[in-house]
Amino acid sequence: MDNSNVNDTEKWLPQAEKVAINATNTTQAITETSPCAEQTADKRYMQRCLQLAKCGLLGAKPNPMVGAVIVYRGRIIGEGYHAHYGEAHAEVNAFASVKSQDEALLPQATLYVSLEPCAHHGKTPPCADLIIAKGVPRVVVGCVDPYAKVQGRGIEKLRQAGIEVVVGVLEKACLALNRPFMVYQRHHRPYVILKWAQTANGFIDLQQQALAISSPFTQMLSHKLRAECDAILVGKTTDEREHPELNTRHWWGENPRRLVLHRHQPIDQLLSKLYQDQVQTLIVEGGATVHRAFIEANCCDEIHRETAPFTVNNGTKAIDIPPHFVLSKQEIYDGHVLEEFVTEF
Ligand SMILES: NC(=O)C1=CN([C@@H]2O[C@H](COP(=O)(O)OP(=O)(O)OC[C@H]3O[C@@H](n4cnc5c(N)ncnc54)[C@H](OP(=O)(O)O)[C@@H]3O)[C@@H](O)[C@H]2O)C=CC1
Ligand SMILES: Nc1c(N[C@@H]2O[C@H](COP(=O)(O)O)[C@@H](O)[C@H]2O)[nH]c(=O)[nH]c1=O
Ligand SMILES: [Zn+2]
Repeated sequence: MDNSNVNDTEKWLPQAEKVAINATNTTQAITETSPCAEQTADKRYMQRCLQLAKCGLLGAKPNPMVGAVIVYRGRIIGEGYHAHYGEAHAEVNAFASVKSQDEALLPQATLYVSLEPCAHHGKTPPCADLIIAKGVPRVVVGCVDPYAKVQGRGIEKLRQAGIEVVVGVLEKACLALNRPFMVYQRHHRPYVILKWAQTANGFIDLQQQALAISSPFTQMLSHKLRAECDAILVGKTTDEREHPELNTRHWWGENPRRLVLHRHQPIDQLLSKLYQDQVQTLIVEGGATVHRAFIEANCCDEIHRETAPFTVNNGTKAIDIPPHFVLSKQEIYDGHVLEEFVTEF
């Protein structure tokens, strides 16, 4: 990174670290701060990794979003993120961004990365090997990679090479950043989002007939969500009554794969099949019977509920939000309340 950043960086350092850096004015500044200050610095740079990782939102999928930062004495000398599936990982891009005059600092620098460095030959060579080759003595990892070919092997490889590895800084945030990837890798099933729109008194249709509950704007948002999912599913009754298109016509991006539950099929069997088909995210738009089936199978990770500002006399009742879900987001557009609920990770 640009040397002119040094003073800016110091402006937002906590007072204790500023004192440490100014007082020592040597290459040991970071290591001579108290363990507490070092922990604060670790969190701050991990926060930066998370910011960078999010730049991969559109391109990284189905890979996780990952960010990496290289720090020498309180100065960021390299940054990178995983921008495109099949291309360079965050660590590779971070090393590539280091200026030639800063290369010599790597043997005294710390590498921060939001996900454990890979140890396998995938579409690119192992990042753990690159880190070892660059001579970085300290690596701070946000969370372990649950991918079967990694699962701690990257951390082990670095430690075997004599590198100090700290694991679990801002761990919850690092895991939450890639919830679909984590569930897909850990549980060998897609990440499941239940989604519906209901009236103010909790009905999803009008006397068992389809009802337009969303506004044009909230419908557009629901098509955006569809575009972020690999597959979309409705129950047999919904399909027969509505012949839904289940596409992304009010947004852009690819249509998800369209699925209808036509006959009673155990949810876990369906999800195993979808895992084999590399479906990482599944949106289940209803109806209530199918929503209930996913909850009962304990296969639901997120719920999106829209509540309109009007009531109807009768219809199919929406399911209740199960007690182990917590509200993670709420927005209101023209009186329509959009809520997102997630399970504890
Ligand atoms: N406002 C909204 O967001 C939405 C509203 N809707 C509305 O909801 C209504 C339909 O909801 P609902 O009556 O609950 O029906 P569903 O659409 O949930 O379909 C239920 C049927 O799916 C079949 N099915 C297949 N596999 C399974 C399984 N593993 N578990 C349970 N059922 C399975 C069953 O058919 P069988 O018994 O024959 O095996 C079951 O009766 C419609 O009027 C529709 O318009 C629907 C989606 C969203
Ligand atoms: N009526 C209703 C929803 N209904 C859901 O959307 C499906 C119709 O999709 P499409 O044919 O692509 O428009 C329908 O089968 C049901 O799953 N969704 C909502 O967000 N808001 C609404 O008001
Ligand atoms: Zn890698």
